[in-house]
Amino acid sequence: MMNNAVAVSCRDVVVVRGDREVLHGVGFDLKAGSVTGLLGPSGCGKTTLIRSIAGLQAKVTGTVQVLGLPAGAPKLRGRIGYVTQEPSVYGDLTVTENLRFFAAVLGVAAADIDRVIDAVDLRSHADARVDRLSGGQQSRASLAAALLGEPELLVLDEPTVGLDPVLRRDLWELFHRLADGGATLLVSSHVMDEAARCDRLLLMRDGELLADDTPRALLESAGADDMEQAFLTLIDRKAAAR
Ligand SMILES: Nc1ncnc2c1ncn2[C@@H]1O[C@H](COP(=O)(O)OP(=O)(O)OP(=O)(O)O)[C@@H](O)[C@H]1O
Repeated sequence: MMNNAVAVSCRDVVVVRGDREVLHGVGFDLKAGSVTGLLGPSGCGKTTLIRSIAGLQAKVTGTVQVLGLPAGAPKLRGRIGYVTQEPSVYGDLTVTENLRFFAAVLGVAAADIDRVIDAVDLRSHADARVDRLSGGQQSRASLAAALLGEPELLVLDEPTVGLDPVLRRDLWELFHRLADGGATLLVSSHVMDEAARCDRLLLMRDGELLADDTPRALLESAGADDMEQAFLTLIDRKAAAR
């Protein structure tokens, strides 16, 4: 359900980590009800950008507006779901116990727990301790926690790493169902073949945006058959323009 409302708006975003500038003036909008892929090689700044949107990153300058408020505004709590690369659930609790805990913290009705367990396909492991789950199951448990309360914005840092192709497909279908229901999703990945599954793509390299377009338009403008090739073409063009 893509509409014209803007869920996230970034302008001239610069971030310093340690003594290095790692984002060098990034700008883009995320339309409400869309799935945007944030793609780029390891270390290019995807996590830093996601943390800036989630309001957790220090030393951010420029503008980061989220759901009409400055990133990090207290009123955004509960309206954003953020899944980090590390599992954010407790290993010594079961999946259901974790979700009960997070539902209580968020003030979400316990009835929502069943919905999110089914959404991430963990019904058969609902009563298993998280530290006895596989890596992919643990990341799905973290995703389930982020889905509690139906947040309007979901920022997901490499949610499909370590998942088999069937689960990856199922998760992308889930992302689109959530977007059809009005949620806005920003999903990072360094796997270029996930690009085709997104409504729009942000291609990053070395702390800069190389492109902000639909997958089809990106392939066409690069004259490429696949996203890997398109990415390389864009890098070459940028280098030639310097
Ligand atoms: N805590 C930190 N202190 C200083 N520099 C950091 C810190 N964390 C990350 N960086 C640097 O910031 C840059 C961007 O890192 P970031 O984690 O945002 O990249 P990424 O694209 O998410 O990488 P990956 O795909 O490997 O997760 C990197 O050069 C990294 O070395």
